[in-house]
Amino acid sequence: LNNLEISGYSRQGNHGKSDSRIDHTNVGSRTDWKPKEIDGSLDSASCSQYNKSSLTGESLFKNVASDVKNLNLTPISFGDVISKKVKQFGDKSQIDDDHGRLNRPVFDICPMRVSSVIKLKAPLHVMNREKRNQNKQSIKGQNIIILGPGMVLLKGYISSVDQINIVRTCRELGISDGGFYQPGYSSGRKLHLQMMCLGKNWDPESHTYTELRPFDKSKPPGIPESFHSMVIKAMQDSNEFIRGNIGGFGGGSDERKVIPFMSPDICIVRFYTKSGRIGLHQDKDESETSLKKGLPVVSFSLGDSAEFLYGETRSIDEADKVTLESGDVLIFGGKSRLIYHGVTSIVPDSAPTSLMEATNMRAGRLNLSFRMF
Ligand SMILES: O=C(O)CCC(=O)C(=O)O
Ligand SMILES: [Fe+2]
Repeated sequence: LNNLEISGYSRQGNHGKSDSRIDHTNVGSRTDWKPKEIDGSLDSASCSQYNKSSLTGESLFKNVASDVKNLNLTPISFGDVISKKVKQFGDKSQIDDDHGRLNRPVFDICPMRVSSVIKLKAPLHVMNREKRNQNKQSIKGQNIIILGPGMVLLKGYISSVDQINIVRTCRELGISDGGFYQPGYSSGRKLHLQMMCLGKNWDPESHTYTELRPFDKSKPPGIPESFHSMVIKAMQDSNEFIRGNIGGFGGGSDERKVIPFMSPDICIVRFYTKSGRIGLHQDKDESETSLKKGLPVVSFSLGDSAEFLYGETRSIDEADKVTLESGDVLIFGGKSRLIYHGVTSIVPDSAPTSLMEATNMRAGRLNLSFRMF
């Protein structure tokens, strides 16, 4: 068994606080798992789906309502999704499909540009930072960091053009059937992000994968071929680097560091607004075989940067931190497959201006995490 696996969830580092987060850890008890409230407040450190403020009863619902409002849900603006009818509900829009299935508010990650808004040129320090990042990207192979056995970070791996295409594709998928929604629990609590699944649906409350999304019976769109190839290439490039590195150090063939190969059939797409976050958790809802083989999670970051924590326990204090920037690819498989990980914060205004201008993506971070069931 993987040496990172720790059973149960009242474990070290949790300091008796609530476990309210996207919890991928409790395979044995997933159906009865609910976010807990301690002293009327949710732990925003280890369990960071929710606002830091005390969330109880009415205040919780107000909070959720204001979160939804802050997300500024906008009507579908493209003519190519004409099979949907858009209804206005205050500042929300809802889609009715031709089969009259349950509506969901539409979350558009690239809302229509308002032509009357005058865009100011990005400040000098922002332009300089982007220049530095672009330079990094051009030094091929020099920006691969081995974070642990089976865990690598490919800095600036996704080209600017590919980043734009990924954002545009996610935008289209996100406003269509099976697109973005704000996940929540039956208690009424909502997670601090927007999510959609490709391939199979993953349900954050039951921790299960299904063919259809339970709340609206929509079928998740397939993983686009271009995404699939990028994932395969990222794994190949990582292993080439890992093997080269092992040889270079004369350390023999340390195959433990190599990432097992997979062909992704699931992609969880999340959009974090500036207050978005996700508590430390393990990804372990995939099949036993997949987990046993250590088939990796391959994660793409786009837009604003994220402060990403990872470690062998759920303790925030013991976790290491790395900043995931737009274009970075993080892979954790093999011995690191069950690593605890989470996002503590989104760095405001850190997205490449060129990406934002080309796509009109709203402020925030897009994350795509691929895996194989
Ligand atoms: O946004 C991230 O980088 C982490 C996402 C994640 O943990 C997941 O999709 O399971
Ligand atoms: Fe995860």
